[in-house]
Amino acid sequence: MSALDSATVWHRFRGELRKAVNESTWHIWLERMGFREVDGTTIVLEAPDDVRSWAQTRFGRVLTACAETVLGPGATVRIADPEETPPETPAVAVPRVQAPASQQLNPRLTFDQFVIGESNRLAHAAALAVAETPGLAYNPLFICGPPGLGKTHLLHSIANYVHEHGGGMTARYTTAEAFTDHFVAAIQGGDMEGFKAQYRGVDVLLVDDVQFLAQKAKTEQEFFHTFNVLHQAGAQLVLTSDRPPRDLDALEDRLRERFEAGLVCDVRPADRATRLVILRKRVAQDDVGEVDPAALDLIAERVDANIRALEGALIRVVAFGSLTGRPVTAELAAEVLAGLYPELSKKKAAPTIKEIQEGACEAFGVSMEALLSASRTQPAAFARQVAMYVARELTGATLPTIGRAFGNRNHTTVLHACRRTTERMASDREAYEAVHNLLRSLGGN
Ligand SMILES: Nc1ncnc2c1ncn2[C@@H]1O[C@H](COP(=O)(O)OP(=O)(O)OP(=O)(O)O)[C@@H](O)[C@H]1O
Repeated sequence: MSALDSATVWHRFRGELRKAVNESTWHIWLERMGFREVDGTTIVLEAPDDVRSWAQTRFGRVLTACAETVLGPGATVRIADPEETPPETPAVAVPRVQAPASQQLNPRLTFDQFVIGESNRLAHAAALAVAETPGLAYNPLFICGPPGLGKTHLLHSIANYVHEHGGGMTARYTTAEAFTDHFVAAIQGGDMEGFKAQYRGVDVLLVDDVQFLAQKAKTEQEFFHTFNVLHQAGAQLVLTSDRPPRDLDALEDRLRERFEAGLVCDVRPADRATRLVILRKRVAQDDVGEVDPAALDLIAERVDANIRALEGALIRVVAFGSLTGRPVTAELAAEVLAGLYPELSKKKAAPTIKEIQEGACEAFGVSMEALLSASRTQPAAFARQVAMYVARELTGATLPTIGRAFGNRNHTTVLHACRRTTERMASDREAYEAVHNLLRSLGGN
C-alpha cells in the first residue's frame, strides 16, 4: 500500500468515526487514538490503556463499521499498545505517511455550523464561492484576522464541502508549520518527489497561518513554487494569516504580491448578537443540558475577545454547574466569569507562553525544569497539561508552537493535554479551581 493510500484510509476512517459518535465521546475517548498502519484489511490504531480497553468493549462494532465503510466488507480494526512505538519517537514504527493532526479535517467544521455576522460576512461568502467553484471565483483567497475568529473553521468548511460536493476533486488542508516540517522531513528522507506529489497534485490547497513561513528561506522558496504550479494549473489556493499580506514584512516581496493578487478579506471580532447565536448553537449541538437563556446572554455580553474564548467560557460555566449540582443560570455564569474576563480584556496584551509557564509553576509549586521535562509524576504532569490548555486559550499560539515551548513536545501531546484538562475540569472540582485560578492570575497581572 502506497504512502498516500494509508494517509487517505486514516483520514476517511477518522472522518467516519467522528460522524458516528457524539462530541463528548469523541473528545474524551476516541480522539486520543492514533494511527499506526494499514495491515492488509486491518486498520491498526494505537491508544493508551484506558482508552484501548474502553474503545474495544464499547465501540468495537462502531470501529469495525467505520473500517468497512472505508476498506470494504470484512475490514477490521486492531488497537495496539503505544508503548511498543512511543508516539514521540516516530522513527521506529509510525509510518512516515502519518498525516500531522493539522492535516486531518474536522468533519464538524462546516459552512452549516458557521454563524454569519457583519464581522465575517465577506470572508464566509468568499469561502463558499471558492468551495463551489474552485479556481474560478477568487484565486488566491486570503483570509486574515486575529486568532480565534473562525479562519481555520472556514478552511475546514471549504475542504469538507469539496470532498462532499466536488465530484471527486481533492482538497488538502495544512498549516504553514506542518508544511515546513513535512518539507524538512522530505529533504532529510530524500523524498522530495513524494512531498511534491502530495501538495502539487490537488485541486484545492488550503494553508493556515502563512505568517509562519516568514524567515524560513528554503521553505518559503518551496512554497512559492508550489503556489505557482498550482495556480498555473488552475487549482484553488486559500490562505490565512494573522495579518494582511502587506504587513507580512518578513516574507519575500514576490510571495506577498502573489498573496495580494486575488481577494484579501478579513474576519473581525464578532458582535454581541453573533456571539449569542454561536453560544445557542453550541448548547443545542453539544447536548450540555439545561442552560438558562439569560446565562448565555451574560456570557455573550462579557466575553468579547474571540470565539475560542467564548466557547471556553461556556464550557467552564457548564462544568461549574454540573460540579456543584447547580442550575446554569445568569447568576452562576456571573459567578464563574466574575473578574476573569474583564481583567483579561483590560490587560494590554495577552500573556506570553513564558508568563503562563511561570504562573503555572507558582500555582502548582513546581520548578520550571520539571514543568518543561517529560516527567509524568505529579504535580508536574498536571501543571504542564493545565499550562498548555491555558496557553492554547489565551495566546492564540498554534499547537506546534506550544509544543515546542514545552520542551519540544509534539502537537498531539498538546492536543491531548487540552482535551484532558477540559475533561478533568468537568469532573473534578479541584482541577476546575486550578485552571480557573491560573486564568484569573494571568488576567489580573
Ligand atoms: N462564525 C463562527 N461560527 C461558529 N463557530 C465559530 C465561528 N467563528 C469561530 N468559531 C469557532 O471558534 C473556534 C476558534 O475558531 P478558529 O480555530 O477557526 O479560529 P482561527 O481564526 O483559525 O484562530 P487561529 O488563528 O488561532 O488558528 C472554533 O471552535 C470555531 O469553530
